[in-house]
Amino acid sequence: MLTMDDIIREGHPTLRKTAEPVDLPPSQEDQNTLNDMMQFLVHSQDPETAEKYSLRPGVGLAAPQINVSKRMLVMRTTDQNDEIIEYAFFNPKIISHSAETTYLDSGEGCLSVDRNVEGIVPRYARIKIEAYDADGNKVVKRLRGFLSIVFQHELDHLNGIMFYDRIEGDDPYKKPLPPGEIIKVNNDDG
Ligand SMILES: COc1ccccc1NC(=O)N[C@H](C(=O)N(CC(=O)NO)CC1CCCC1)C(C)(C)C
Ligand SMILES: [Zn+2]
Repeated sequence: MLTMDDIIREGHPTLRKTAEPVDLPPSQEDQNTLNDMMQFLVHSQDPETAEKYSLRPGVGLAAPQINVSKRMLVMRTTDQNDEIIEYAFFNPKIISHSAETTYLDSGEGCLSVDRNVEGIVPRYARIKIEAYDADGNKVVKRLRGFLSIVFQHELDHLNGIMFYDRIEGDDPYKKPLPPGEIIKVNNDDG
């Protein structure tokens, strides 16, 4: 089973690489990896197992975080009806998104980051995604809310992006402008 020891931490070069697409239909090895990743989330959400192995309560994991530079990610969380939602995807991508952005008031953390980083992490409020499920079947879904944020956080890991890369350095708590706001651009020739 995967434990925190299998999760690489910031500073490890794999976290800054762009992960390679997975050949489809997926190999048995890639299917096993995706399953191991989902089981990590299941274990991390079970109080006894999480305590026994000191697992942080995970809602998402991307393959580069276990030093597998492949375009695979898993998510496990509850939706607005408190139903458990599990997504295990190969080659996920955002095919369209809202202009509107959203963010977690409490900011974000990461299984690969052992420190608190303050600040707003702007994310698209609603996204339409395309991916291939554990059996290699194409899926198209629309995500919003926390699910949308988790997906975008995990997709960033496939592109070598950490959540704090998206925090505005000069003003970490700067709230993103709502769409349609006039943004003044100085195109002075200076
Ligand atoms: C069961 O646990 C919960 C229940 C209800 C709300 C939140 C959580 N848990 C989390 O947000 N967990 C975070 C998480 O798994 N991630 C995933 C990650 O690091 N992926 O690479 C960070 C989250 C920040 C925003 C989206 C994912 C950590 C970094 C705090 C472990
Ligand atoms: Zn992360």
